[in-house]
Amino acid sequence: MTLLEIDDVHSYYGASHILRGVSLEIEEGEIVTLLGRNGAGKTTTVRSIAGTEPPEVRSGSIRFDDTEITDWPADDISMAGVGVVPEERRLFSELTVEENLRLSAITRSPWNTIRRRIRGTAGSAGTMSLEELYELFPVLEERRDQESGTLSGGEQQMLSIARTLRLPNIELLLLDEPTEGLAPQIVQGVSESIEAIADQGMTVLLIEQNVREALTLADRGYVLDQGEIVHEGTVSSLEDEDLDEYLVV
Ligand SMILES: Nc1ncnc2c1ncn2[C@@H]1O[C@H](COP(=O)(O)OP(=O)(O)OP(=O)(O)O)[C@@H](O)[C@H]1O
Repeated sequence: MTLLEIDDVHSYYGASHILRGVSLEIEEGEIVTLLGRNGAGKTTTVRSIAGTEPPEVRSGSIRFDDTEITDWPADDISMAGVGVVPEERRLFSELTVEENLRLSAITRSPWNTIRRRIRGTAGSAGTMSLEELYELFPVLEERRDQESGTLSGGEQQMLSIARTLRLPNIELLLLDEPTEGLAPQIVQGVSESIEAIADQGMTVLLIEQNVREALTLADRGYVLDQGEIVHEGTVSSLEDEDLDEYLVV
């Protein structure tokens, strides 16, 4: 079943025409990568889908789970099952790892409910429970009482992904350059976590500049350049074709 279907989307920031007819599809259970250099429009694509800091979508359609979500507010899109891990990690740096995880599952509740739940045990309505997440990210369990601002870059990225999975009913995870700025030995750990999440049935759109990271994980990929899809195909086609001018290899 097709989970996400983007058809001929044109997005604008003011007068700037950023996405110029982007179409892509993601089947349930796939890991699909969207590759492209700086400024190609990758983050704009994520924002167009998720409705976070959204550009204006002036034509085209975005369907998730057979429902038209073009121009829906971000909260509604999230409620429908789209989780975003943005490029800049958004953590409460003075709260511990576990407090960040507890908060995430309940941030959409009214304040009095949030207060009650923080005082109680866990807000446990997330896509994954704390226990499931600690199994996927053992390092987060080891550091559960540490302030998140003192975690390493890779650990913060894992926490950022884990927080998104504490939102309810996430079916599609949009990961915007999750390995950016991380040391190579740490990249591997983050990649393994993404793979483990996908193994549990999550559908993933993985935004990357670096081809090597994407190819180890993805089933299929698209290449974006100046707001247009210039190539789509299997992972091996991404390796075979001469796409160097569009990619960081
Ligand atoms: N809020 C905004 N207002 C105006 N222009 C914007 C805005 N956000 C992005 N742009 C422009 O849209 C274009 C695409 O940016 P986008 O962030 O989508 O690229 P990207 O492929 O994600 O790049 P990177 O890999 O550097 O994150 C760029 O030229 C950028 O300057």
